[in-house]
Amino acid sequence: MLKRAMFRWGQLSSRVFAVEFDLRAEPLYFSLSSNPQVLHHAHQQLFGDEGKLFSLHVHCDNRTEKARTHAEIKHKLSVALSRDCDVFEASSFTPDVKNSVVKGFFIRDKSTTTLSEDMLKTLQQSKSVCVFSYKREGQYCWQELWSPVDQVQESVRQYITPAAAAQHHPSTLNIRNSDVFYCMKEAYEVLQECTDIIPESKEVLKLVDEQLETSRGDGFPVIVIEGLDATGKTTLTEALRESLNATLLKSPPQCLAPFRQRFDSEPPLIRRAFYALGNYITAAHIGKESLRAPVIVDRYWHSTAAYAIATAVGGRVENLPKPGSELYQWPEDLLKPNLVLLLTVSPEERLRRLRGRGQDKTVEEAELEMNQLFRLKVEETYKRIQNPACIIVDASPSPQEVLQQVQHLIRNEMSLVNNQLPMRQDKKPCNPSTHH
Ligand SMILES: Nc1ncnc2c1ncn2[C@@H]1O[C@H](COP(=O)(O)OP(=O)(O)O)[C@@H](O)[C@H]1O
Ligand SMILES: Nc1ccn([C@@H]2O[C@H](COP(=O)(O)OP(=O)(O)O)[C@@H](O)[C@H]2O)c(=O)n1
Repeated sequence: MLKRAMFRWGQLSSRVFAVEFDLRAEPLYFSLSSNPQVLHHAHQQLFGDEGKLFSLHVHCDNRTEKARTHAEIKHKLSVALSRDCDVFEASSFTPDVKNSVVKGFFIRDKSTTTLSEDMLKTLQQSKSVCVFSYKREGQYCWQELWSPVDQVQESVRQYITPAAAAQHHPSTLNIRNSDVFYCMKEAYEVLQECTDIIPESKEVLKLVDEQLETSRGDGFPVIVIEGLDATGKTTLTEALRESLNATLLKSPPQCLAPFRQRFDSEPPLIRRAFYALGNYITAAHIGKESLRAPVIVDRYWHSTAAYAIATAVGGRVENLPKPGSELYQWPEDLLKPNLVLLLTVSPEERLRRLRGRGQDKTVEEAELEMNQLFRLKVEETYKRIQNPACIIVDASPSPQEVLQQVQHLIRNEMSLVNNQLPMRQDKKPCNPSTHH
């Protein structure tokens, strides 16, 4: 088991490491070789500097258990290690091979204490954690299996070798079915796998089972409003409900509200599966309600995918999956809306609105506020999602002006579907299937 874990992480020369050394720059790429290699200038920063260096990763066949252990370690490292230690997210992967990523961390300990060793010793007691240390000699650096007691290791020296930048950022390789789900079955299975550790999963799955019927015939238009928090979605969707005499729905649906906090504290695999299932429940509600009236939806699959991708992809906007990637494709089995509008405001205006509202922010939203990079990635991902793509709406004018602008847009777009837009007094159904 341990040997397999070692090979997965780095004993194979075909594998490459990416260390998120500086989130605003390219990751640091290197591979391992049995021959000594002179350290590249860029790699000197990580390996050539003073301090002790370790890497660790979780190896475990059960994906939900692995995801939880990884998240637990991440939390422990961030809480317990002093400011003399740098912790970098790292991954080992085979370039451009999907699902080849093994996630881990690099720890650079510049302190004179044994804090990181003590911590690693505790972590290593778990069968599923594998730790390597890095040694320097002149201009060379090598990796070997770490042991707190200096016992003879089976591990051979693997020298650090500079590697070329990967064409696809490694964090994009494992997105499918780990961060974003493209059919209900895949998300459903994740929750099925964690019913023992998260009893709430059973209740969520039961709610999904009760809503399986998602198909809809000819109905009224379905319009989704998307955007970052505080861009004005609630304000606009309420106003549209009034003016179109529409039904207002949201994803995740109200019935999942009691479980949201629980799943928000879980690692991405489980958390994203929860939100993915929320969309299918909302889809079922849309199917029913759109037979009676136009439907406005506050957040739907664009949000689920955009937040998941932007969180999964470390660092810069350039690291996102390239435009046109299959990762931006709408799930085959999820009801499609007729129109998706993306509300955008400047970062300054958004902050002003957030402060004005004075509400508690979710951790993710607090991160958004601090993290301009993340905000840019969410917005860019929204814009790259295809079939249906979203139409961008400048939401900085007054609420009344935004409403008028959107009403105008809806009228124009919907007339492409059917000359009759069912407005307040005119509820003739249009045929959504002709739109796609
Ligand atoms: N067009 C607008 N101009 C100025 N303030 C707005 C506008 N739309 C919404 N707001 C205010 O901004 C804050 C966030 O709006 P809200 O509709 O709750 O956003 P969201 O639902 O996207 O989080 C609220 O205080 C709201 O009153
Ligand atoms: N359809 C949805 C809606 C929200 N989400 C998640 O929920 C978060 C946004 O929820 P929120 O409560 O801040 O949104 P608002 O209700 O404030 O607009 C994002 O971080 C997404 O991760 C999702 O994944 N899919």
